Amino acid sequence: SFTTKDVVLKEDRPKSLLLQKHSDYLASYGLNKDDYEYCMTEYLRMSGIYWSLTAMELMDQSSRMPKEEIIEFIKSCQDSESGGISASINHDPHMLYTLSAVQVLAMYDRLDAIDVEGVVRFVASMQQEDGSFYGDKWGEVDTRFSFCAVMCLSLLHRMEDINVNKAVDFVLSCMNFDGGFGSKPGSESHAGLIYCCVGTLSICKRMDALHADELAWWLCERQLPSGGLNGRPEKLPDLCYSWWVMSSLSMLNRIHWVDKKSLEQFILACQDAETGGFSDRPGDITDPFHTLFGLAGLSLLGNTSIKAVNPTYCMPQETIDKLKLEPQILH
Ligand SMILES: COc1ccc(S(=O)(=O)N2Cc3cc(-c4ccc(C=O)o4)ccc3N(Cc3cncn3C)C[C@H]2Cc2ccc(O)cc2)cc1
Ligand SMILES: [Zn+2]
Repeated sequence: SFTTKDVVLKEDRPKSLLLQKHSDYLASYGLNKDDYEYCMTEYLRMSGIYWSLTAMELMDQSSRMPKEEIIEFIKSCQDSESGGISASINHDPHMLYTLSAVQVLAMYDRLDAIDVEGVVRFVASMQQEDGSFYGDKWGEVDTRFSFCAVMCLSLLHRMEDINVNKAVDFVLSCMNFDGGFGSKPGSESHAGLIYCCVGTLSICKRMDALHADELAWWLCERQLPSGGLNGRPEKLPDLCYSWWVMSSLSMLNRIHWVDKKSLEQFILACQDAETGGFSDRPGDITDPFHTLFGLAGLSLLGNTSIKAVNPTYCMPQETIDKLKLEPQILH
């Protein structure tokens, strides 16, 4: 007999949304600078701030975040020479953290706090002849960095500073026969990278090039009997994959292809009623990363106690509206 990897939801799992617990969890995360996990995640601190702030915004609790301290931290992480932004002070600038910083400042409407020309110069300097993007000066190519580049520049209304057609051509060169995408041409389809590639095409308004039905079919096949979604065939379900798959299906206008009720039960089961926050699977340790994607996923499923999230940017819809951005959604 074969065993389909899946989890079993326990009867005593959380069945309602514990908003106050999550707000308290994120408000206190990082207050204790000696906390083990806090110290161990210094290398992704800028992204951690984006995940925490966006989650708080979606719960309408962002007033509990230390706004001025965050803005000062971001200013101190911009590298004057390259223009790029690092995860923490004195770390190397990288596309991942440059994007996270721009997303945070866009939500705070404080893009004036950094050298925008420097950011544009850094992002444009990462584009290669084939249209692909490096993550940093060490030269790793990944479709994740194409998504960082176009999302970051679209938030700054500076898309004309890169070669958009070549950026799209590179992403399309990563499309597989299953309609999905990997990190580079020929790489295996993976839900997280499909989200990055579909998001890139959504921002560049080039979703016409997608094989929408094949791709949506591969995505909804990620759902398991537990209701949870995995990132690739034969893998265990994981809450963050719920976001990558659902946001991609939302951009493809095919979110109705998943079983919303059982997926909502899985997401609610990933909450921790003691500590607050969401984890990757029921019973695991919670973190700000999965807490954002749990809340954003419930928002996409129509939970109105959470503010509307934009599936392409994973930011509050009201921020995208204020910036007058119109990422493409298939009809
Ligand atoms: C705990 O082990 C990891 C492994 C990879 C990473 S990662 O930075 O490469 N990354 C994001 C990520 C973050 C966390 C986390 C813990 C505490 C905080 C504070 O904000 O954030 C946890 C996991 C995680 N992963 C790994 C992962 C997710 N689900 C299962 N796993 C093993 C994703 C990983 C890749 C990534 C995805 C999206 C993104 O925007 C950036 C990076 C981080 C911790
Ligand atoms: Zn995960």
